Amino acid sequence: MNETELKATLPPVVADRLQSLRLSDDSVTLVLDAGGLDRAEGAALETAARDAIIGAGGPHDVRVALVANKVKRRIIAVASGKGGVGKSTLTTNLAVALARQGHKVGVVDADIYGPSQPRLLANEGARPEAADKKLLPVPSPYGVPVLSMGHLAKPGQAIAWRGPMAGNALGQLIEADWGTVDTLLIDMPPGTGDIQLTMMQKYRPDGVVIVSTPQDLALIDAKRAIDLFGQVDVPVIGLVENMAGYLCPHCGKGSDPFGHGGAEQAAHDMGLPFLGRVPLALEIREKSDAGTPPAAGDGPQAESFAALARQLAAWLAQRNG
Ligand SMILES: Nc1ncnc2c1ncn2[C@@H]1O[C@H](COP(=O)(O)OP(=O)(O)OP(=O)(O)O)[C@@H](O)[C@H]1O
Repeated sequence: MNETELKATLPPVVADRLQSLRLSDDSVTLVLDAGGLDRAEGAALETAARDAIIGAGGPHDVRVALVANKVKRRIIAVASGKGGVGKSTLTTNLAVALARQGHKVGVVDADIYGPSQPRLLANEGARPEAADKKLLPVPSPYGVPVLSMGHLAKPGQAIAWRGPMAGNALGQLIEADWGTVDTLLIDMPPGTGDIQLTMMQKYRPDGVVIVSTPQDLALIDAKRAIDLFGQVDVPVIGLVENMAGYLCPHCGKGSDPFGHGGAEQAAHDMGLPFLGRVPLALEIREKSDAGTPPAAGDGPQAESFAALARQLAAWLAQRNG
């Protein structure tokens, strides 16, 4: 059998991705395009090629090389000037909303001293495996793979790493085998200290989303975070106002416990885009903390995250264009 005859025996799944086939006396070498395939799909393609060659009576020594153009991956940081404003909740729901809109999204939980993504994305207790010295992100039920310090430490164990160790561990999460993921959201630790600055310099994100509540104090902190990203030339994609008005689930009356419109005004004053607001809602807290992010469901909550995801996607499209 010659090369042309052997090629003709390949099934379409293999033939469609064939870049070259070389036959020698006792072996055959195939180069296959594995672009867009994850690790398991790549392995399945390799098996299909090997089975087809051997099944057709070709040499048993089948060498398969999978080649893929490097995925152009965008890194987006989600940050806040102070803790507790809903940065982790927003990261999770934004990731889920983007995934629902067809993007290949992953989440890195950089909040090394208080990781919450494993709980929010319902894969607490899972351990990442490693291949070729790289960590493999942990899948979640929402199509968003995630890596967190919470996956590396024993459940409930406090992580008391010192700066450099924490930095190295974080590097392993960001430089993991993210496969086909094209957008990586980083849930940043709260605040504007040295850790954040060093991290920004080392793993320079393409852009940052700043989360704030409408309160004055939170906004002052948000401005500090914006300054920090300005120092390292990371563009601010825009501001999100979280916990922006409370709709009482009992009487249906709206109120503004943290004020209203503060973040939009602050964004306007600083000449930054305002991406939108997410209301303060018991459902958001309960569902997020239970590992069932509201962005995965339907209704107004899901829609507010979907709207933010569309804005982020538009920014990414413009960047990629
Ligand atoms: N829009 C919202 N409505 C109701 N509860 C919310 C909302 N956003 C966040 N929360 C709740 O507020 C708490 C703090 O949120 P979260 O952990 O996301 O904040 P954070 O800024 O990441 O905090 P940390 O600084 O600890 O990392 C959580 O219990 C979360 O469920």
